[in-house]
Amino acid sequence: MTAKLHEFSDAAALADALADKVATQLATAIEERGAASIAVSGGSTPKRFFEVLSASDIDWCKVTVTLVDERFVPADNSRSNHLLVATHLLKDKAAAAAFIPLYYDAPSIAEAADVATRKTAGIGHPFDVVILGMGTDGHTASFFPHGNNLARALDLSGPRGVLTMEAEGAGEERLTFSFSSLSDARFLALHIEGQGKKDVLDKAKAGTDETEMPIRAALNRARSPLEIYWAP
Ligand SMILES: O=C1O[C@H](COP(=O)(O)O)[C@@H](O)[C@H](O)[C@H]1O
Repeated sequence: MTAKLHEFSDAAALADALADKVATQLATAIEERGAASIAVSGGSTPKRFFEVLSASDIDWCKVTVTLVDERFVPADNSRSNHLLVATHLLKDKAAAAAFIPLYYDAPSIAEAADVATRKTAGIGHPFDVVILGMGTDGHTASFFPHGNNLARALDLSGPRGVLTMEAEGAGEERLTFSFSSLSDARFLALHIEGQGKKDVLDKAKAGTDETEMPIRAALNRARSPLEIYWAP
């Protein structure tokens, strides 16, 4: 599948356009199937997009929100993606949405991943919307360069669900949806901002080694076309 680049003059214009597109996708899903699902990324980039989306006038009580990935930390930890989404997305009109976290207070991260897989299985598939981010190391979701579970996570013939990931650049241990869970979303987007990330994207496009830059899997072999939203 090919990737399409949508460029915007600034981050505010990008947030407005992406929120508008996502709201339309969710509204269409509700109209056609009675419910909608969205998996979003954490990090610093999505805050403005979340704020705009939270005010969208759609039937949020029919929307289920989850995360593409999470750190193995509870929701009151400042690095939790759940906390980010609770603070910037699950408010205003979007406060009516259901949220399914990936972190669970289990004896091990492997058991937490199993619980997350079970809890999220009811969302149905494919996701209506998946919004990926990208780190400057070329990771997306928690598909980190040289991650201990990367081959399994990126295997498109592998099962849907949540996996564990450890990598030098990841900080905490991670929970991540598998690539097979994310790559066939009805709307699959990559949201990145800044010239630095554009340079990383261009480097990723110029090579093929997914172990070095896992974002290449999303660029080159996602089941759905990847829509890249970028602003300087
Ligand atoms: O670790 C993470 O980082 C990426 C990118 O974050 P950003 O701060 O550079 O926007 C994010 O997509 C991912 O969900 C998150 O866990």
